[in-house]
Amino acid sequence: MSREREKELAAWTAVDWVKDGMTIGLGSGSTMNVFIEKLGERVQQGLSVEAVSSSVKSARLAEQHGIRVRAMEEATAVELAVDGADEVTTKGLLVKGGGGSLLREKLVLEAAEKRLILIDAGKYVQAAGAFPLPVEIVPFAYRQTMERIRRTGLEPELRVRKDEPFVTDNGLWIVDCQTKGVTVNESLHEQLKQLTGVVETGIFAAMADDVLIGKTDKVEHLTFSR
Ligand SMILES: O=C(CO)[C@H](O)[C@H](O)COP(=O)(O)O
Repeated sequence: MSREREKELAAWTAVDWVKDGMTIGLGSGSTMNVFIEKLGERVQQGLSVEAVSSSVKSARLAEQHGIRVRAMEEATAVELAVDGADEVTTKGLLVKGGGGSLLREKLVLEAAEKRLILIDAGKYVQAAGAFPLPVEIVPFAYRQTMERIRRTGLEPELRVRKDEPFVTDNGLWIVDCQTKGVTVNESLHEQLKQLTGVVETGIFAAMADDVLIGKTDKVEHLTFSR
């Protein structure tokens, strides 16, 4: 079964978690695109929800599918945040940011009462590190910031699209870091956050309450305590 099909299965199952009257936090990425489209169908059928979004892209898609999107600052409560991930470890640590929306994704997940993460089976790992760790940095003095990151043992590479640095919704840049054996955990996150020029990392510790893993013939549900 393809990864796309596994993502689809997880996303379709997740839509059943959405109840009338909820404000839903929308993550970003291809899995979330499926979720948003499916949620839009439910809204067309009469489900009443509002959303806040972790990216301009997800907000646009949601609006195209008839889902009302509010500014994050206006939301008084986010009952359920749904998002994808690039890696989920057996201990519930997430690596995110493959789509470049990590900072807003973290803000939305942190604001939510319940956090549901959707992945395909290949992303469930014993330990994180195979996926290059995204780190959002300030463009100014980026070479010096990258050098500071390099001193932690990581190997950062500036994310480039169409020969230009990839620019996040926050006007910042992303470096993707080969982990080269460095353990990806909360203490690496804290170490990176102390570096001037680093705004956020793709390490999300204790931010998944529930994970739905799309598999060949079923969706596996894991629960983690914060
Ligand atoms: O963190 C993310 C974007 O910043 C995504 O959730 C992550 O990259 C997974 O994406 P996809 O569902 O396309 O595999």
